[in-house]
Amino acid sequence: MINNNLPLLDLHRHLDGNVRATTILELGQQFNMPLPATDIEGLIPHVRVLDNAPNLMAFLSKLDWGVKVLGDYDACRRIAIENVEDAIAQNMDYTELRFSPYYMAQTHDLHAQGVVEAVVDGIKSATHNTDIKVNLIGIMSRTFGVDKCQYELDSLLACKNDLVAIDLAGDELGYPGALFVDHFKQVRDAYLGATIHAGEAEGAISIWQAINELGATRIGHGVKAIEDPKLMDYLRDNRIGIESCLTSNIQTSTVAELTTHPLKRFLDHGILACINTDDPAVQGIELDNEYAVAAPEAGLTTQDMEQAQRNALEIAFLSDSDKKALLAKKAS
Ligand SMILES: O=c1[nH]cnc2c1ncn2[C@@H]1O[C@H](CO)[C@@H](O)[C@H]1O
Ligand SMILES: [Zn+2]
Repeated sequence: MINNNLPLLDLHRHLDGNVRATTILELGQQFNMPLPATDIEGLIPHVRVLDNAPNLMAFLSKLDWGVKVLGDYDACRRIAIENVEDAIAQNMDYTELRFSPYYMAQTHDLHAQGVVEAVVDGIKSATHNTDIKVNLIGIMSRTFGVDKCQYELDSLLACKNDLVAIDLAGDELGYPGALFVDHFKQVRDAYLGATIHAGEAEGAISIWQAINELGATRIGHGVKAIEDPKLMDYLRDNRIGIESCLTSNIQTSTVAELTTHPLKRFLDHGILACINTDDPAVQGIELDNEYAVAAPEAGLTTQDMEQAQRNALEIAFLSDSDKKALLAKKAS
């Protein structure tokens, strides 16, 4: 259950993993793209995880149509705007939306930097005169390899004032973090934060690497930390946040069942873990479901969920004064 006296945050939410099926259909028509179906019913199985995927990469393939239909910069702007609308519909006070500009640019040969600018513009116009605060996290999609990630990073760093952090996502097993040490040096030199998908497909060693070699202060998923007691202590003692995504972890077959998900144990250990969605449209869930259904199934009590809400605020890429303002807004 969500405590309405505390700010509601979603810190791990892929903007390009949250393209509405209706928008995919419309954009497909607009750009004369042959889609696998001409109506929503037919399209859904291609863009949503209906049965759990056998592994991460099978899950991620369901995101592809959402970016294949991005035929111009306006389409990128549109999905950014719709992402803000979706977050507002969930009554969020603050969210960090992440996106991979090369992934979005690839199909129609757009310039990655143009995509970043379109997303930034969409977020600014959609949040204007609203109650929600949104920050952006740039993603390097490791699946495309080291050089493409550098190209992607260049496009993001060109707009660094409109971003709060950089993430590394995609094929964790095929492209280990060790390949991206130089990229994250540039991220730190640009004074951007670093949150990294780690310990999802690969083990605890990948989380250690993200912290020690890439400078991550937050970890996306981090499921495998549970296998390493020293790492559990380290995460707690160094206030490294864990962005948990409960339903996602089931759908990627990272965790077999919610009842065995480690989030409850992270919280009991005093780790700054929180509740997030990941790729809502692809997953067919929203943040309210994660609090109302998934978290209780994972054994979280009402107090645990409150703690998760507080942890999200604590680890958010926000200034202390912004955090205080969010708290005050809800308390009043
Ligand atoms: O759960 C996840 N684990 C790893 N990578 C992910 C996940 N969800 C999305 N992406 C990746 O993020 C980029 C788009 O924002 C893409 O690279 C997509 O594959
Ligand atoms: Zn993710």
